[in-house]
Amino acid sequence: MLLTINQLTKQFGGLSAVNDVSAVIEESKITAIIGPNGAGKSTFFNLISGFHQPTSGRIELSGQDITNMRAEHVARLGVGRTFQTTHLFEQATVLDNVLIGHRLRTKAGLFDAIFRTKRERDEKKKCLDKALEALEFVGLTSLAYEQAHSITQEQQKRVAFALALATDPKLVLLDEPAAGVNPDETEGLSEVMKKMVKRGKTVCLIEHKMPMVMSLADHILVLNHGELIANGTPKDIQKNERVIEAYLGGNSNVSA
Ligand SMILES: Nc1ncnc2c1ncn2[C@@H]1O[C@H](COP(=O)(O)OP(=O)(O)OP(=O)(O)O)[C@@H](O)[C@H]1O
Repeated sequence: MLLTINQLTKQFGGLSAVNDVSAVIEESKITAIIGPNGAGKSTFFNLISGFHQPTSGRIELSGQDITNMRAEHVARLGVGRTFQTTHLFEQATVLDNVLIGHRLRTKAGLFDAIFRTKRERDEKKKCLDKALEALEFVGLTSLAYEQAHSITQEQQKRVAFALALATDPKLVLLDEPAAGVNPDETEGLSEVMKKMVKRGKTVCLIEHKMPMVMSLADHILVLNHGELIANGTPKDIQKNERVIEAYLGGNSNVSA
């Protein structure tokens, strides 16, 4: 297992946003996390990626305990992520946005930057190569020198993917990668996620778009009120009574 989660709980005051969740994320697979609004999906991501510390429970990445590690440390161990909204520097180019993201994750410090040490120059070159490689991977090479404000929502999602890939993660967490894009574009983004898996990555996404989830995911985890209420293949999930009930209660639709 790439990620093993054991009895994970996060309380905010009296509210259990994630409540006693145990699950695994298998290597080289696409796992989707679904559930009605407020189910605890983003909190779950924040716990895995070290942005929140759990109240109790344990998280292991390839057998290593990462439970109380900070986000930078978890990122260095191979977990990349995107957020529900991508804030780009609008007046900068697409390439510069990716470069800035890469630079924030690399080692050269202020001393190196001021004195332009060899390490700084080497890292700069490495960052440029990595950024161009990431842009090519997500299909944005032709837009590298466009201003970020001029690209579409779908292209912004691709930039977010490129940023998440910056640290060469083993596990990529994508928070609503297809929110706000049309069905054709959703298809294109699904292709990029499949390509990530082909290149040896493990993908875990939170998504509300059921047709996309059902056709893309190998495995689905369903959260409701912080609890894991179902866990299985898309087929299992679509006929699961508790899932149908949770979605009907929220006026959402779980069928593809
Ligand atoms: N930092 C926080 N402080 C207090 N309560 C929080 C915090 N973050 C989340 N919550 C609460 O925890 C619960 C789960 O929220 P979370 O954002 O994880 O759900 P979600 O499934 O991602 O929802 P959505 O699909 O709407 O994004 C909600 O009731 C939310 O109000």
